[in-house]
Amino acid sequence: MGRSTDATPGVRLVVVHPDKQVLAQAAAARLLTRVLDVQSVRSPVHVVLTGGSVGIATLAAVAGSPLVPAVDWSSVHLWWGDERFLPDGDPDRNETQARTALLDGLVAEHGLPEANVHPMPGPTSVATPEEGAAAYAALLRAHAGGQDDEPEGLAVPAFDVLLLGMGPDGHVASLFPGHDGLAAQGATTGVHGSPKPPPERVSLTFDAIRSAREVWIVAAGAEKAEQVAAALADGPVTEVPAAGAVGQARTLWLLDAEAAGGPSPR
Ligand SMILES: O=C(O)[C@H](O)[C@@H](O)[C@H](O)[C@H](O)COP(=O)(O)O
Repeated sequence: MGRSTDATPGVRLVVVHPDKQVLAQAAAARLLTRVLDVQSVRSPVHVVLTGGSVGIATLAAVAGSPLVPAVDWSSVHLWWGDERFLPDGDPDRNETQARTALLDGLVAEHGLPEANVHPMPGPTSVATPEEGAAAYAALLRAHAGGQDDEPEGLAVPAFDVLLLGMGPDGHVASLFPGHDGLAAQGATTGVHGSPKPPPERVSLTFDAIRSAREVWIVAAGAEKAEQVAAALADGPVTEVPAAGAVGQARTLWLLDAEAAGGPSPR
């Protein structure tokens, strides 16, 4: 059980777990519960996945949960917050890692339609990150239109949960400090010159991220502590992009003790 701090009541919640493994297990339990809760009132459910070690560990923990069969996966749509511009099947694609950790099993055994899995395009199907971004924006547009609280002027589905990892530099999705992508318009952007390899990527924009009902940032490790603190102090988004990742109804920071900058609460 983690320590909770209601930093901004009803808007931002910070939860600290003892270590990365417990964080991933708890994030998985929350995610399954959130999907079940949403499914009890509406359908479909839209979830945005993230790469990164905590994000993928969370998906692996979902795969190991006894609650997996409780979800009606036929009405869950899975999207990505960003993708490395690499060929289909590349082990460094966020999609490939998510499929291995969870999605292949959901499709094979739990009724998740392959058509509900929406990876960001890479060089297998498009020539440039910009083309990939445009194609993904079109796909998002095609799935928008069903919910009352969808963002005006931004043609994306109302994301029920949008998961993000955070880099030690404070980046979220592929929105890096000081980069042009921070100011990109529309739902998606092509990214060049990423400081973290590979240099080319496709990412959701801040507008798309901020349109989500709930944004959950998962982060572990002492190397994240400084930027976690800066983001929670509402530092400038140009320097701490994570500070700009805010959900419409709730922003949830799911941290391990090291990322929270303190000793384990256990
Ligand atoms: O596209 C990427 O390179 C990753 O998705 C990246 O954005 C990751 O989510 C964060 O750097 C957090 O990663 P860790 O959880 O491994 O620290």
